[in-house]
Amino acid sequence: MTPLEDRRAAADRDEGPELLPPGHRVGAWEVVEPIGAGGWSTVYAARPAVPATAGPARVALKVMPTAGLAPRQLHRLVESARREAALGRRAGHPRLIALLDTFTLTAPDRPSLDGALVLVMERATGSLRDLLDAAGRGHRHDGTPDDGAHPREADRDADREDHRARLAEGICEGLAHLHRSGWVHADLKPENVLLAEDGSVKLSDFGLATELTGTHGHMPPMGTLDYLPPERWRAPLGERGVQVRTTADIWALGIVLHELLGSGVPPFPGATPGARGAAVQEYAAGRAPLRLDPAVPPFWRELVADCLAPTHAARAPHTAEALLARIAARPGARTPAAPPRRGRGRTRAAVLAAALCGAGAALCSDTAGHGPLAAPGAVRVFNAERGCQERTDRDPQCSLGLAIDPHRPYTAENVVRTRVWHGDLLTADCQVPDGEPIVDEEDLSSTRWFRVRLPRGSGPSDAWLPAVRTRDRPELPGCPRTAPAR
Ligand SMILES: Nc1ncnc2c1ncn2[C@@H]1O[C@H](COP(=O)(O)OP(=O)(O)OP(=O)(O)O)[C@@H](O)[C@H]1O
Repeated sequence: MTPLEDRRAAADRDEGPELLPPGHRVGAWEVVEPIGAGGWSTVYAARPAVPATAGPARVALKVMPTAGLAPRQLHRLVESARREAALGRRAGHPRLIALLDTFTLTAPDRPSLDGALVLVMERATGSLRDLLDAAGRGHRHDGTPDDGAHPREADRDADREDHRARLAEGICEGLAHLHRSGWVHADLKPENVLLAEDGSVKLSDFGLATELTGTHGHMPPMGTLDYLPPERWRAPLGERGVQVRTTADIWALGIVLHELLGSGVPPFPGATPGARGAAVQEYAAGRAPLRLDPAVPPFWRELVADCLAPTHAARAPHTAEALLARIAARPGARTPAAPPRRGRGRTRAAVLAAALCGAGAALCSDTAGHGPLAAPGAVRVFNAERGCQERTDRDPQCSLGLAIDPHRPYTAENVVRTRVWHGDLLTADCQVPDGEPIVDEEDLSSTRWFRVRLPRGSGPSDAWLPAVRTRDRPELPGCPRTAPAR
């Protein structure tokens, strides 16, 4: 059973969070169907709830239910969403799945999903795991011709290798960018290597991604056993978790490339992840040689062997950058890595703006400053600080500020005098998708802001509420680009 089939079966037995039905509205998006499941999440294909001319027509929603979790599990989940959002904010790149928005699901009629964390991501068509599984079943699902277009078997194999080499190069490109940006992915595996519509690679799932301080960072003692480097099996668990360095990703890369460029088998034998882990230890202790799949072509065998050097120190010279240069200069490279047909030239900001512009739907063109305004939308103020949610005394410490200009830093100079509190109902008339990024106390982040009306006689007639300060997502047009607070 696939993880998604498991999830469906559990939901049918009422033993897990229910699945959202097609057509269900989640923020500005409408669910199309579930497409995957992880340990803590269900991933859905979704499209804009209101058809838009701008922005992505297809996204993926990663929905992470929080209901019924023990405090420690909840802490882990929030931590994982925090890591995904932090990386999404700081390290955008065409080889990484773009994170477009994060918010909390309000679904009072579905208690198992009410309060779930939602990540809105660009949507891929499948994963490297799907490709390897399909190849293992004897299908050619990797985009290479399989139907006589190449009469010679040798040509077909060369095409297959060339295609897979380009995937390998894409994975390495993504890793090199992450490492340059000071991050370790820490959970690289075929499930987390997604494939875009144009066939390009997109690394995903940054729930364990760790920002480095100097040469290493700390992460929860988690990960996928088959991809853990030998040193992780003995790593001491400190207060901040276990230590992780970029060479952990290089080890995982070695395992992934071995599966991708050989016949799909892992390099360390064993019937279970534990047994394979024991084989890793034997090898790292020098008691067993590295036995690579003979199906892995010579150039890749050498590269995989370098990635699988037994110690951090021996792996350190083989940085993602250095491996990428070797791959690009590989003998017999028939064509340079093809740039993705779409999207490469778009900045993250543009993708983000386009995506969120989609939420403004038909009136999105209004961001240019023209066109009618939609009917006003109600937004209820949300203060993520639990202590403030209970209070009704409008304690100044629990008040929230509204900005004068959503495109300027959200500091005291940029805040109107009127304050708002958790539960206040405001009227918004338009939104901007690309203002200052705001992170709330639960580390949810968004660059979206709503323009809200202020009471008469209190100074300016409107101000700006960061989208993280409400759980509502009214269908509003984009505000004119230079809309000042009036
Ligand atoms: N942006 C996306 N576009 C298309 N499919 C996706 C996307 N993100 C995830 N998926 C699919 O959903 C599946 C579940 O993803 P998720 O990140 O929730 O968990 P996982 O990485 O498989 O497992 P875990 O994180 O629990 O180890 C993935 O294996 C992938 O097939």
